[in-house]
Amino acid sequence: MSTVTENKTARQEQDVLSSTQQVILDALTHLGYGPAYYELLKTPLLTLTVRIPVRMDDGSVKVFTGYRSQHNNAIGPTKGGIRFHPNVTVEEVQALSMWMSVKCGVVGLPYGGGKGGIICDPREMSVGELERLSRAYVRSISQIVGPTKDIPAPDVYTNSQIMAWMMDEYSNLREFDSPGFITGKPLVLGGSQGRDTATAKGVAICIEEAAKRRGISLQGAKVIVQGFGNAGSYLSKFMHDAGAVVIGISDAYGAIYNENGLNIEELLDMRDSFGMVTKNFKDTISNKQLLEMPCDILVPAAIENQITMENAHRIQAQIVAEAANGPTTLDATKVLSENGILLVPDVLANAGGVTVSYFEWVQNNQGLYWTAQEIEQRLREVMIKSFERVYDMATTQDVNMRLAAYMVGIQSTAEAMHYRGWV
Ligand SMILES: NC(=O)C1=CN([C@@H]2O[C@H](COP(=O)(O)OP(=O)(O)OC[C@H]3O[C@@H](n4cnc5c(N)ncnc54)[C@H](O)[C@@H]3O)[C@@H](O)[C@H]2O)C=CC1
Ligand SMILES: O=C(O)CCC(=O)C(=O)O
Repeated sequence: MSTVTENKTARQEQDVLSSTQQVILDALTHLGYGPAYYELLKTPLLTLTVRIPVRMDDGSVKVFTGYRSQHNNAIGPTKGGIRFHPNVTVEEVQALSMWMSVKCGVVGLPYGGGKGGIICDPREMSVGELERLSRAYVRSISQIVGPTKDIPAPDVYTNSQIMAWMMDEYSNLREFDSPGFITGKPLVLGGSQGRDTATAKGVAICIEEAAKRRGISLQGAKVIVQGFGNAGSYLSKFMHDAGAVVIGISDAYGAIYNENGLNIEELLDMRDSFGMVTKNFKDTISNKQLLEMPCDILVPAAIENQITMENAHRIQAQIVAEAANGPTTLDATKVLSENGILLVPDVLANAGGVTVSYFEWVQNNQGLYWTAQEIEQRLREVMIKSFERVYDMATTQDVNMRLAAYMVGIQSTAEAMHYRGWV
């Protein structure tokens, strides 16, 4: 049941991959790395496509297509989430794995980038069907993943229950308990304190830093958030708790807006496990309209290609913080920068998720677990330092924040490839 706003054209998909290649090339060129580096980094080292037969509740067998992409493992094992969505494509998963390499570099984690996806609509599947699909996917990709090879995590329309099934299936295959195979697990199975809120917490910390640079007080600042799932809903709460006024939110089916502020606590109670909330309201507006409403801080927290050349000129925010991966096209990034909008790019803004996933993996490996306060303190230190590195790079090199983040993020991978003798 995909909606008009969820439909993506093949052209847009190609653009996601080719624009990622373009910004990686620009970053390497600015840093002085030669063509051999780009040759190795322009596409993932490994992309696996799997066909997954699943017995459905009505007795029929449905064959799903899934992917796992590993961009580069010069620094260490690859890491990145698994997306369940009807519009997943191989190019999208590849681009997402490339963004993970850059993201891990921005926050200084010992990982390369990976990502997985299955073409399916979990909103139309039963719990039993979802469990069988999740377990079958792990069996299909088991040869290329593992706690020291490639470590998955949640992404769009996947959650801690799905991570638990996947961890159980992998442990059964390997015949020993393997909590470090996957992150984003329930606490009782070796999950980390704070992983559920980590992506949003990281975005909130970046917004605090960006607001300071722009002299904006969060007290009373008007915020619009597109997407009300893991990233968007917790971010709305953190903004509300910081004294900001959340005036608009949306899900895949529409948006709600009130210039005097929405009741975030009530909306959090209303949303379902897929981040759906607008079905409870009669007076909705479109996602497109929501993005163009005046506000201080705009947070796209849903899917790719939402701010494009079509609407970039009409964005009225002072800060755009990309909680989602790839919500702004490369051309639109330039328009926002030229219009004086401070863009906090995805590979920085949403890196809190993978940072706490790293903490989860470290805790699984050492068998000693940290408190929520310890996790938050560590996350805060990482995010503030990373924001400063990217902001300083943008200022000293006179480049936009996306290019600056790619320069910071790709450098460690390039260096690691050099020391390994790959280039
Ligand atoms: N969950 C995580 O830890 C991380 C998530 N992200 C990124 O954040 C974004 C959101 O992910 P999650 O919150 O985890 O997903 P989720 O599955 O929890 O929620 C997705 C939300 O987006 C909405 N949505 C889907 N299509 C939409 C559209 N066309 N317009 C408006 N809303 C739409 C859904 O209705 C739902 O509210 C994705 O780009 C994801 O890659 C990035 C880093 C980590
Ligand atoms: O938590 C992780 O390992 C990865 C999260 C993710 O997929 C992302 O940052 O896009």
